[in-house]
Amino acid sequence: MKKLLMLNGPNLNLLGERSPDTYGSTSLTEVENEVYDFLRENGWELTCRQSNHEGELIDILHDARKHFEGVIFNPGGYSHTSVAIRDAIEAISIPVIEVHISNIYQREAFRHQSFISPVASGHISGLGIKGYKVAAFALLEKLTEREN
Ligand SMILES: O=C1C[C@@](O)(C(=O)O)C[C@@H](O)[C@@H]1O
Repeated sequence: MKKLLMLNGPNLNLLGERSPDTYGSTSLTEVENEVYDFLRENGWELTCRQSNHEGELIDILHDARKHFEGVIFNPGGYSHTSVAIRDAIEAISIPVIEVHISNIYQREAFRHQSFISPVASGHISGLGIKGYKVAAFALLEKLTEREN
């Protein structure tokens, strides 16, 4: 079975509790289960990881190239600061779709720049937690197209 990775960065382990007006009240586990079920129905497998540590996220991304066809990635606050995560994405050959639950362009100016977007295959922002499922759908389409 083909596999995707869903990776969440700092503070996203608190999804559901943290600023619910901005990020909603659904927990990360619930979001992961929803994406898992969607992919399963389509014959794909999903592995989910979360880390609050920049270096660990980089290690996970490096390792992902050996085990997964693509990555759904919410880099959280590192989106706006991390050249190292940007370089890790550029270094791996698999497609990475960047997801933000909130619309980062409607928020503080420091969130308007993402270091990740220029190296991501796609960018989703402001669709709420549905963004993860949209990213999963887009990766399925992209990776299936590639086979045909
Ligand atoms: O942690 C997060 C979550 C976020 O990536 C989002 O999903 O909307 C947006 C980031 O600016 C913020 O630091």
